[in-house]
Amino acid sequence: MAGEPVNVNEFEELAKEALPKMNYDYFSGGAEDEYTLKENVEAFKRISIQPRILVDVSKINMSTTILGYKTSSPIMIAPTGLHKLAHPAGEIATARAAAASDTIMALSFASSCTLEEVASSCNAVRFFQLYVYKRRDVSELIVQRAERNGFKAIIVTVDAPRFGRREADIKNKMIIPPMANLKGVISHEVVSDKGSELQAYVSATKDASLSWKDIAWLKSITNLPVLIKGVLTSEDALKAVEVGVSGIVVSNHGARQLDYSPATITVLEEVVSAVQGKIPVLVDGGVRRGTDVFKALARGAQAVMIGRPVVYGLSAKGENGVKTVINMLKDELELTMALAGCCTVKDITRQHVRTEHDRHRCRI
Ligand SMILES: Cc1cc2nc3c(=O)[nH]c(=O)nc-3n(C[C@H](O)[C@H](O)[C@H](O)COP(=O)(O)O)c2cc1C
Ligand SMILES: CC(C)CC(=O)C(=O)O
Repeated sequence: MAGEPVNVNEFEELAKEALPKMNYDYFSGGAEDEYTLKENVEAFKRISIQPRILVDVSKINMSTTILGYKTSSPIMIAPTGLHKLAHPAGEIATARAAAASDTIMALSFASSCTLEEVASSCNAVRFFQLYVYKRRDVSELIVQRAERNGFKAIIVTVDAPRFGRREADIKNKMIIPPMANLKGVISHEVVSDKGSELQAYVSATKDASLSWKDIAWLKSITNLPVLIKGVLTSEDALKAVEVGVSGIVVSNHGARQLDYSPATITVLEEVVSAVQGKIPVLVDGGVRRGTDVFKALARGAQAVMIGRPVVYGLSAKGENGVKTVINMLKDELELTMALAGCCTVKDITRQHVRTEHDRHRCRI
């Protein structure tokens, strides 16, 4: 690519140039036809922003609080696994970039650096993402380590009872890279010599029997707030409130699990209305511009999480790349707020965006 990237999409090109094909395909790929992968991004484009004029926007304040933690903007780092496939410094570089930009980071259960290494290398506010294994004792041990090491919340991912079918990984015979938190705890045996070894490993270890009643178990093994990641319907949002979780992440796992599940921005609002402000609602999937962050906030999200762009920044330029990606999104959000007439995140309302459904209603 000629010159320096000017937006986060351009980091994808740089990542593709920098990485071996197997690694790039793992990061960029989605499930099956990758319909939802495209829709996550496209659905944002179908929402327009309705600016307000003649508002004094000489000072813009993007700061907010998430679960009581102050942060510079409503943008968080989503949990993504295996950062050493992107850069040798792995999640340590990502976490340092999060700290430098005063951004909350969610660390993946499947990280390449241990949670202890990440905790000791930076003072960012960190949440920990959990997968529940058949060996519940493994998950319990890791939750305890996260709690001891200053992580502030557990985000349990519930959209992956089995691993999605990622065809690029199957073709590449994706390997099982070391998952540092599991070293000495459970072995990484190769359980298949066909297709994606990672898929075979994950399917063999994850507990597909995990269900609503197990949230009580999870709450009983930690003092940390528990958030549930992977909610896409109002029915499940209501159940999440009922079982007493502290927050919801509207997510389809970056379209890597169930293809033809809805683009997250299209279902955010039904989840927000079901929850009625009782717990915070976060959203991820396809956020590539500050305008996307603005649209998600207007439709009721408290914050967004960013997956692939962070990994692309890390692949292209290590810690600095992640910092640049976060800062680009923050700068774009700040400009969007100014041009839309919103000085603080609280000023961003439903009336600042118009969906296709709204436009249709206006016509009839
Ligand atoms: C390479 C990659 C690895 C991921 N690993 C995890 C993971 O370990 N745990 C998890 O809950 N979600 C994981 N996700 C999903 C992200 O947390 C997030 O939901 C998704 O990336 C958001 O979409 P975006 O990539 O379009 O921003 C992963 C996503 C990607 C792209
Ligand atoms: C290593 C994997 C289990 C991480 C993941 O959730 C993903 O690739 O989507």
